[in-house]
Amino acid sequence: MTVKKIAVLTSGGDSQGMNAAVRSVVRSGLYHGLEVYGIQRGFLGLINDDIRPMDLRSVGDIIQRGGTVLQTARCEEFKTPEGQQKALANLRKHGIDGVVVIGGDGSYRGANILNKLGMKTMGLPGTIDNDIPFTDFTIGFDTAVSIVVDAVNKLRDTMTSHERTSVVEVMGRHCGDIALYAGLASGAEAILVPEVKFDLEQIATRMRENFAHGKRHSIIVVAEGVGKGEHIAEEIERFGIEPRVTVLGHIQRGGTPTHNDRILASRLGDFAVRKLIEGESGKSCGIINGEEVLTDIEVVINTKRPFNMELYELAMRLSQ
Ligand SMILES: Nc1ncnc2c1ncn2[C@@H]1O[C@H](COP(=O)(O)OP(=O)(O)O)[C@@H](O)[C@H]1O
Ligand SMILES: O=P(O)(O)OC[C@H]1O[C@](O)(COP(=O)(O)O)[C@@H](O)[C@@H]1O
Ligand SMILES: [Mg+2]
Repeated sequence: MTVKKIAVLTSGGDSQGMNAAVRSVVRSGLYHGLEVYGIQRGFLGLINDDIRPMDLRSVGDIIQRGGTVLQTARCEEFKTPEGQQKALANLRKHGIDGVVVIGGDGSYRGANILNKLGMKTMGLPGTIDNDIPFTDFTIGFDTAVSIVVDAVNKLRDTMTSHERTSVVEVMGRHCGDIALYAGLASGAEAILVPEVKFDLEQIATRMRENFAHGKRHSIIVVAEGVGKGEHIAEEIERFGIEPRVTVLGHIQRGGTPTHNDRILASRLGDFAVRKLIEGESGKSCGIINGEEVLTDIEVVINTKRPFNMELYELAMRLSQ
């Protein structure tokens, strides 16, 4: 049986491009003759019945905005069977027969539960972390990386003037992708990620040699999954480097999405709707090598995203 009334929610940490994804789900659903609802504040809104009909105009003027007009939440109650039953009852009350969950790995676990409870559910990877496998990129990652690269450009100016080392702490929870991509794109001398072992003494020695051979700055990008930038700076000081620390924090999660994120979000939102109409459920929508790819959410949440060692080694070779 195909769906007639679908709902969309955004959950977990917000990410740039979530609005473009919501717009795509809503307008694609309406285009195909469905009724479309918006759920406010993720799974919390499902439990609290914060659900409203969406029309073409309700998603106007948002493609270029960061954040999410549907707002988001981290909702502990949805992890309990009672919370899940409340959520399901509210969906049934509105006659909703399909849900699109836009969020990260945690939200995917919630989507998996909705699917198991008999609700047709699709997952869209919306997180700056890029920690969801079976898609080349998650919605928001490209923008977050651009923000980090822009920040490192600025830091590099002042580090060069003073011949200093900068430690830049970036987000990514347990995933080093923001550090890796931003590190490569900004020419960082060291990229510390949870996926690769590192030796701070070796790094400090290389930096001292670099300075001795005429380099005028050093950039160390640290993924938060490795530890606090402040702590890395304290450790490295023991080896004769005196770095300055910058924690980029939530700056990385705001601002206008890049065209890459807007296009990814627009494609994935439309893909999710088409697949729901075809009767699919419990699937994650991704884009791999330019092609739409559907994967069981169950498989996605039980697979660790592979780390791109080739890019890491390239970054290290080029930052001599
Ligand atoms: N194991 C789980 N079972 C049910 N719901 C979950 C589970 N894990 C996470 N969620 C829901 O997804 C929300 C977002 O997860 P979180 O990990 O905070 O962010 P993200 O989806 O961005 O990774 C949680 O607050 C909770 O409501
Ligand atoms: O929003 P909070 O609670 O400050 O959490 C910060 C975390 O959220 C993120 O920005 C995004 O992670 P999620 O997509 O898993 O929510 C992480 O990079 C970071 O560790
Ligand atoms: Mg997450």
